[in-house]
Amino acid sequence: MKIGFVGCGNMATAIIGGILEKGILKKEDIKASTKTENSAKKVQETLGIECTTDNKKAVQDADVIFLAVKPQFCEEVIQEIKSEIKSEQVIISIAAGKKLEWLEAQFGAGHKIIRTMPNTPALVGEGITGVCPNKEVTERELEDALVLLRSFGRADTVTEKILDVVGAVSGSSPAFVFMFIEAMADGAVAEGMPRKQAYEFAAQAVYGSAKMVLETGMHPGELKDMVCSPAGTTIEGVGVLEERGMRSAVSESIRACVKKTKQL
Ligand SMILES: NC(=O)C1=CN([C@@H]2O[C@H](COP(=O)(O)OP(=O)(O)OC[C@H]3O[C@@H](n4cnc5c(N)ncnc54)[C@H](OP(=O)(O)O)[C@@H]3O)[C@@H](O)[C@H]2O)C=CC1
Ligand SMILES: O=C(O)[C@@H]1CCC=N1
Repeated sequence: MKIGFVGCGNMATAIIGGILEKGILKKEDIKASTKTENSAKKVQETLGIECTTDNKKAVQDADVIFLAVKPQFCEEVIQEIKSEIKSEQVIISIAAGKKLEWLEAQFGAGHKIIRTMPNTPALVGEGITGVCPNKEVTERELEDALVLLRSFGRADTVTEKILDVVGAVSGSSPAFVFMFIEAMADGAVAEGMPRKQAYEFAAQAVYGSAKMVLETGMHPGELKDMVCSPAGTTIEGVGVLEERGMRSAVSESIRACVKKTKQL
């Protein structure tokens, strides 16, 4: 399989890094394009793949094409490449908010398009991707796409409406989790822990907690209660988080992401 990436910024770099790390494709099987020479050079240096500023070159021989530019640049990029795209090529869009109907209208009728929403933990093989194909994509092609997307984490089909929610709950949320880790480490540093060690302890606690949710199937509230000893230390911290509105801040931030996605 040969893959072409149109746009190779943070998200595409994470996907390519994850695919190469898993070894399912060779560097020669992946091509990419960026807007500027500087970025193309950086991609070549960091990922060791061919990267050009010629978008057509990135898509010409590809079986699968990733549309990986920001939503506001999708239209101009599609107009540039659409004459090169053949109906047997599978187009995977990772652009937030760009609906299948819109993508179909841009590429023209008869193209196989899969709208997806990945996240940057793909870089370490721990991503999760929401997937929604159009009617031109066969079951076999969808299965092949899922195998590719699962090479850098989990992937599952969702309805197109839910894809916008995926964008928030797993696409954007790594940013919130990084803020949470940074804030916990700041607290630990304030209490005397060396910063590097604080990041390691905070990050491992988040990693292990996430694993418990995924692997035990227990309710997050029950897992929280298991940490809170009666008259203990944790319930004091829980009280502060409740007082400062952590739950509503987090859930409202997810809703703000979905709201913005609908405007893209
Ligand atoms: N970042 C994330 O966590 C996630 C992002 N996404 C989606 O991924 C897409 C990319 O986001 P992200 O990687 O964060 O953005 P970046 O800004 O990091 O990357 C954008 C890339 O697009 C390139 N580009 C811009 N204009 C053109 C053009 N005309 N032709 C070719 N390449 C072009 C840029 O090149 P140059 O550097 O030269 O300007 C850059 O390589 C977005 O649609 C976003 O919604 C989805 C899920 C998660
Ligand atoms: O911030 C963004 O727009 C992209 C989409 C999901 C995560 N990052």
